[in-house]
Parts: sequence; structure tokens; C-alpha cells
Amino acid sequence: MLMESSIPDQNPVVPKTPREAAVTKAHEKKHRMDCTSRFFWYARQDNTYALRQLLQKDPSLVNTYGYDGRTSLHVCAFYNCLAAATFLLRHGAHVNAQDRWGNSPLSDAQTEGHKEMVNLLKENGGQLLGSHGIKIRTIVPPVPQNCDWRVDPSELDFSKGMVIGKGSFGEIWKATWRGTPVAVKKILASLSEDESIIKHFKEEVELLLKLRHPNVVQFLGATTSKPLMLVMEFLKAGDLHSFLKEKGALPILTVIRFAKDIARGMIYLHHGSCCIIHRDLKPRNLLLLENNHVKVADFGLSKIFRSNTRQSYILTGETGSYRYMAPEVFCHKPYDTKVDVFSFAMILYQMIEGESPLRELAPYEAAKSMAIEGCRPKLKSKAYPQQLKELIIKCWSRTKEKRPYFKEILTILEGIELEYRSR
Ligand SMILES: Nc1ncnc2c1ncn2[C@@H]1O[C@H](COP(=O)(O)OP(=O)(O)OP(=O)(O)O)[C@@H](O)[C@H]1O
Repeated sequence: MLMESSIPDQNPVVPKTPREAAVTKAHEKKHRMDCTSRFFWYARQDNTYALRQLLQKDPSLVNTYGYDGRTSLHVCAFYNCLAAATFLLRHGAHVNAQDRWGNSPLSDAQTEGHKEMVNLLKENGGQLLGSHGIKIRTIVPPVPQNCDWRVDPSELDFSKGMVIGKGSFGEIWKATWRGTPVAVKKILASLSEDESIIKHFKEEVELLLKLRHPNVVQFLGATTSKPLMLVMEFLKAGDLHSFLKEKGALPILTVIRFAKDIARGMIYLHHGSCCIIHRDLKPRNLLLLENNHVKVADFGLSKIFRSNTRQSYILTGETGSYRYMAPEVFCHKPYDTKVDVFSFAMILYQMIEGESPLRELAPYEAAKSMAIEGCRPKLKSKAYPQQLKELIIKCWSRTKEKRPYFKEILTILEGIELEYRSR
């Protein structure tokens, strides 16, 4: 039997400064933890002598519990330490204390098949509680249940914000959410009132919020009452449209870096657990990071609003979407992920040439001439590496099957980059 050799005295120190008070508090906490551990240890050893000594100094130890809610009586019940259990019960141990799983000491003793212990606990009023017992208590999971994507509109602060963009479904605002700068897409009031839109919005947002990729703009949450608002990370370096307007044609290595980022983002969207077709890939929907990388934005929701309102591209033609539109979309034919590859070709072209594709035509006319007459922009720049030219031509093929997937595009771009660098 283990004997207690010495149990340290508590020497309360009168705190003089906040620092001293903190040190004393930490010391007391440690001391308390030491005492609890030792108390449990002696219960496990069935050492009533040592238990008595500790209890004399601190009677509350009899019902003290560890991080999982287990008391010294649980320990005794589990290891069949009859003498210690009898001692503890005599000194006020709660016979039906429940640990974090809801189990009482009797439940432990019964599970372990300790008959004498079962009898002792029953004689003292023990009940079978918890997962092994009769009365199962529901254990509240540690994760808060209200942890979801709904944003309380009152938490969005627009006081120092401003409109940073306008789309066909609403305005984009810069705002702060709990002190963090965010971009907020405020959906048009007329759309926010439509019940079927609200339903689709919620479903879609649920999906969008699961997306996580370095080249995809991160959604943070949404409001679900009027006005519907979508909260996302704010990218302060602006969009590729403004960047190209300011810089004109980009150096080839920058083009390749941006193109690889777009391809990576699109691979993630197309080949994730649920395939997301962007359908509106264009320079305005590519946002820049300050480290000269790109993220794909504004995917997912367009299909809700467009399909629900039967809003045609004619109505929103001025936004420029037409210019990047695949022929099958223009002709209302069935389409797949390859529509984004077509738009990607147009963006590549614009980055190298420094001008929008078929800029001599209005957006709708440009789309029409590409879809109906098979026109394509002229590759004029001398900067093109031959393979990049070939890639663009493949990507804007009329037949969608001839267009490569983004996975292949990424490999081709990596090859071009390698070769270009080694020149
Ligand atoms: N997360 C963001 N961070 C910073 N700026 C953004 C963000 N999202 C959008 N913007 C800015 O707002 C502009 C408008 O975006 P929005 O997606 O509403 O419109 P759009 O794509 O031009 O139009 P539509 O939605 O009709 O296709 C973008 O071009 C960009 O400049």
C-alpha cells in the first residue's frame, strides 16, 4: 500500500501587484491540479490513509473532477477499489456523479463486472446512468450549433464603405464585417423578394461556402432576408479588366502566371465534388492579389438569377459578357465546362494583345459573329510563343470537344513557361 510521505502546505501569498496576483493565481491552480491528480492516484491505489490526509487539508477534493468530469469515485468504481470507495462515500462523495459521457460510478462498475462494487454503490443510492445505464442523458456536442454561414445584417458596417462595382444582379460594396474589410454583393431588391430566388440563393450559398482554393474568391457568408447579401473576402488590387485598361498588353511571363492561376481555379471548380461551370468568365470577374496572382470570382450565382428571372444576356449585354461567350451559349445549345475554356481563350488573347477581342464590334455583335459566322480575333502580337498561339486557337474551337480541359491547359502552360524561361 502506498503511503503519503509529505503533502505540501499551502502558503497563501498576499498579492501586492497585478503580476504577483497572476503568479499566485497560476501557482494556486497548479497546486489544485496537483492535489486532484494525487487524490485520484490514491483512490486508484485504494489508499485510504493518503486520501484522508489530503481531505483534511481540502475537503472539497472528495467531489473534485477531472477534465472529463470523472470523480475519484468513478476511478474506484472502474478499478474496483472497495476500501477507497467506501471511504469516499462516507465522506460525502456524490454517488451519482456523471462524467462527460453521462456515466455514473455504478454504470462503470456494472460494465466492468465488479459485483461487490455494484452492491456497495446500489446500497448508497447509486443509479445506472449514462451510455451503459438505463437513463441515457443527451450530451451536448462541444461545437456550437448556430455556427453556420448566416450573417447578421447588423454586423455589416457600410458607414465607411462605398460601391466598388455594379453587376446585373446588384451592387458590390466595400464594407467591414466584424472589423474585417469585405466585399458585399447586395442583390437587387426586385430579385431579393422572389421566394424561389431566396430558396435557390440559400442552397447555392451553402455550396459556395464550402469552396476553398487559393485561386477562387473566398465566400464568407450571406444574409438570408431582404436584401440578400453575399459576403466575400475583399481583394483590394482590383480586377483584371481595370488592370489591362491601365497596363495594356502584359509581359508573356505575367500572362502565363495569370493564366495558370485561372486554370488552377477552374480545375477546382470543374472537378470538385460538384462541378461548377462559371459561364461568365471575363476580366471583370478575375480579381488580382497584391502579389500578382489572380482569383476567379462571381461564379455560381449567375445561374440562379438568370434562370429564375429568364433574364437574357441581351438585357445585360453592356456588362461585356457577350464578348467572351462560347457559341453554344449564344445559340442556346446544350453546353458543359468547355464554355469556360472558350472564355479563357478570349482572356488569354486580351492579356497578350492588350485589347478586348473583336473590340471593333459591340459585345453582342462580337458574340454573334463568333457564334454564327465563325469569326475569331486576329492574333497580331509578335510576342506570342508559338505554343501559346496554338493553345488559344484550340481553346476557342467552335467544336467544344476540340477544346482542352483546364487540366491539360495547365500542363501546356507549364511547358510553355519552362521553355520561355530557358530561352
Ligand atoms: N471580392 C471582391 N473584392 C474586390 N472587388 C470586387 C470583389 N467582387 C467584385 N468586385 C468588383 O466589383 C465588380 C463587379 O462585380 P460583379 O460580380 O457584381 O459584376 P460583373 O461580374 O461585372 O457583372 P455580372 O454579375 O452582371 O456578370 C468587379 O468587376 C470587381 O471590380
